Amino acid sequence: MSVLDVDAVSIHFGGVKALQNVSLEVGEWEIVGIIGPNGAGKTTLFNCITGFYRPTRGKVRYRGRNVSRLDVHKRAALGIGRTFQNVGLVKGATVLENLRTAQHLETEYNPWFGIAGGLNSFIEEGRITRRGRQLLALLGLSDVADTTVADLPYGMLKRVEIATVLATDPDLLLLDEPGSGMGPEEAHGLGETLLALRKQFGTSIVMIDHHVPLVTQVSDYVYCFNFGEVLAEGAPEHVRNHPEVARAYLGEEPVEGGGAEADAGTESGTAGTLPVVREEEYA
Ligand SMILES: Nc1ncnc2c1ncn2[C@@H]1O[C@H](COP(=O)(O)OP(=O)(O)OP(=O)(O)O)[C@@H](O)[C@H]1O
Repeated sequence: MSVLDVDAVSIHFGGVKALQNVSLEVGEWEIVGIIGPNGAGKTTLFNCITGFYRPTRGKVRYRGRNVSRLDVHKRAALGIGRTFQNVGLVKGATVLENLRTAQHLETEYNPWFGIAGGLNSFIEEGRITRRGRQLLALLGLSDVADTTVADLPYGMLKRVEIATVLATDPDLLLLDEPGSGMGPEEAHGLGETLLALRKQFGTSIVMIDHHVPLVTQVSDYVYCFNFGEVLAEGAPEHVRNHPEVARAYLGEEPVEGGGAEADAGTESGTAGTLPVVREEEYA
């Protein structure tokens, strides 16, 4: 049984067909990459999977269960974890405090004991802090555990966000542009980290990113979206070399706003523009 099964999902916003009959599957332990130009429907797909949007048509199944009508928090409780394109962290808190807060969603002690300072809460708080520190070490973030989030560079924030979502023990991890704001070397390091996380936790991952080399490095299977439809799918090499993908996304001709520079943290652009790091720019 697949972990995630998106079955012929469509969603329209007025006249905008953000997704049209999109089907996608994620298997156990699989890393699935999603690429596509700005406005192709990638984040909308994440919003349909996590429950922020209700599809106009089609179904979302998680481990065989139809979750299409479940609220966001219920899907999260089932094990669907997600990071956001614009980092979703408490900026005034430290990195470790963010991880501790995420774990409080699943603490087992009675909150009244926490207020009264009971033994259970003391033990649980210790466990939460230890686990937070372990996750930070895995993500290479130990040195910034006590740094306020607002003081960190953007690329590092994306790593902190991944650590925070991992703290909730997701079974399926949806990463929205984890490599944005990163240079080629940093993005490659992130790829190594994602592969290590999959190995350690057995988490299935769906990752949207414009760094085609990063997507190729980590993904078992890749989908390319264009104008709300799946333009191509298959092994990373197959999709990368697909002529339609080259035309729609990689750009056969220079496109205004394209190249690594445009990818460095920008979210500007319209459908068809090219915010992508090409292979030769990726050490
Ligand atoms: N809530 C909404 N209301 C109206 N239109 C929306 C809404 N959400 C998404 N859209 C539209 O749906 C289309 C797909 O947007 P989406 O954000 O999914 O694209 P994307 O592939 O994630 O782009 P990017 O790479 O820039 O993040 C766009 O035309 C967008 O304007």
